[in-house]
Amino acid sequence: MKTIPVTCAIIFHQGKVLVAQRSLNMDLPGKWEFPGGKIEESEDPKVCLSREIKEELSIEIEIFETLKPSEFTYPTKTIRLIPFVATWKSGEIDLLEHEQIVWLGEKELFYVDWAEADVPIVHDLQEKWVKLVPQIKTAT
Ligand SMILES: Nc1nc2c([nH]c(=O)n2[C@H]2C[C@H](O)[C@@H](COP(=O)(O)OP(=O)(O)OP(=O)(O)O)O2)c(=O)[nH]1
Repeated sequence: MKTIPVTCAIIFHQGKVLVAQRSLNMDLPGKWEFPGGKIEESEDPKVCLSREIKEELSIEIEIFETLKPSEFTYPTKTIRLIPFVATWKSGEIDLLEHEQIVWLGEKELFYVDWAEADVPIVHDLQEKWVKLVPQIKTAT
C-alpha cells in the first residue's frame, strides 16, 4: 500500500495550540487532529499546508520548524503525518470543514480523542513545549 503524505499545522496562539475535531462526514469522524491535508503531486509541503489551512479555517499562518513525522496504518490506508509548528498570522477563523476547534495548553493536550496517527506527535509536542513557546514568541 502506498504511504500518503499528509501535512498538519500545530498553530500556537497566546500560549495554546489549535486542535480541530473532524466532522462526521470526514474520514475518522469525530476524531481530533491538527488541521492540514494530503500533499498533492509534486507540491511543496509548506505550500500544501498554507493552502489547506486557508481552505479549512480561512486564515493565514506563518510556518516554522517541522517536528518528527508519524507513520500510521489505518485499516484502509497508511499515512505519513508531517507536523509543522506555526502561528496564526492573519484572518478570522471560519470553520469550513471541521466540527469544532479548541485551544489547548501544554497540560490539556490529552483531553481530546486524537486520531491515532497524531498520538506520537502530541507526546513529542508536550516534551518540546517548554522549548518551543519562547522560540515562537521571539520569532513573531
Ligand atoms: N489533516 C490531518 N489529517 C490527519 C491527521 N491525523 C490523521 O490521522 N489524519 C488522516 C485523516 C485522513 O485520512 C488523512 C488526511 O486527509 P484529509 O481529509 O485531512 O486531507 P485532504 O483534505 O487533503 O483530503 P481530501 O478530502 O482532499 O481527500 O490523514 C491530522 O492531524 N491532520
